[in-house]
Amino acid sequence: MDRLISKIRDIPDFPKPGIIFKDITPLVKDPAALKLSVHQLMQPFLGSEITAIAGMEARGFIFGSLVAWEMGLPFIPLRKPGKLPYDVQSVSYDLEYGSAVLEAHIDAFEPDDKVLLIDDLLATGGTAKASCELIEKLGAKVVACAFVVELDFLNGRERLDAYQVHSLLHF
Ligand SMILES: O=P(O)(O)OC[C@H]1O[C@H](OP(=O)(O)OP(=O)(O)O)[C@H](O)[C@@H]1O
Ligand SMILES: Nc1ncnc2[nH]cnc12
Repeated sequence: MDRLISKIRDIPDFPKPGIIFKDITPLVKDPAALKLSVHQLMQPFLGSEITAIAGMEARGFIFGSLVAWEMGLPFIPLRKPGKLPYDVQSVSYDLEYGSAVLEAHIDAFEPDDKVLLIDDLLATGGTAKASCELIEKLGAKVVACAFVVELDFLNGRERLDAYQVHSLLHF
């Protein structure tokens, strides 16, 4: 994991004063580190009941789609508002530095889907909790959530106590 930690860059006061932004661009620029992170994200779920991978725009798309590709499972994008062309279900939520909305197509999931939610980072858990609510509103079941980075001091994990939570790096 030292190899991955060294690829996370701290940017102080972005996007607001007081926030230390964890920049994953050095990690995704390094093919070996990216491959390692994708394999570590999916490792606990190999041979499990998972039938679909969901990821949140935008950084969740990077890791989520690679995990879906590697596991041979469907990838379902949870998008920022106004981007999806068909009928949508929406959720609004707060995150570490603002508030936001996510949307998914009403037919995004199959009724018996068991979903693994993937994102780059767990901070307050607002994004992940809202994503789980969105998936459940659409009739699927969230089994677990997996993150490259978890900011332990923001206790986001507590908001996800109904799910298995897997994080590669803790700060
Ligand atoms: O646990 P939380 O406090 O909700 O914060 C975590 C979320 O914040 C970031 O996304 P952001 O909304 O900045 O969008 P981006 O991926 O488009 O940069 C990150 O990728 C997570 O999705
Ligand atoms: N500190 C942080 N760094 C990167 N992404 C984030 N999303 C929420 N908080 C964040």
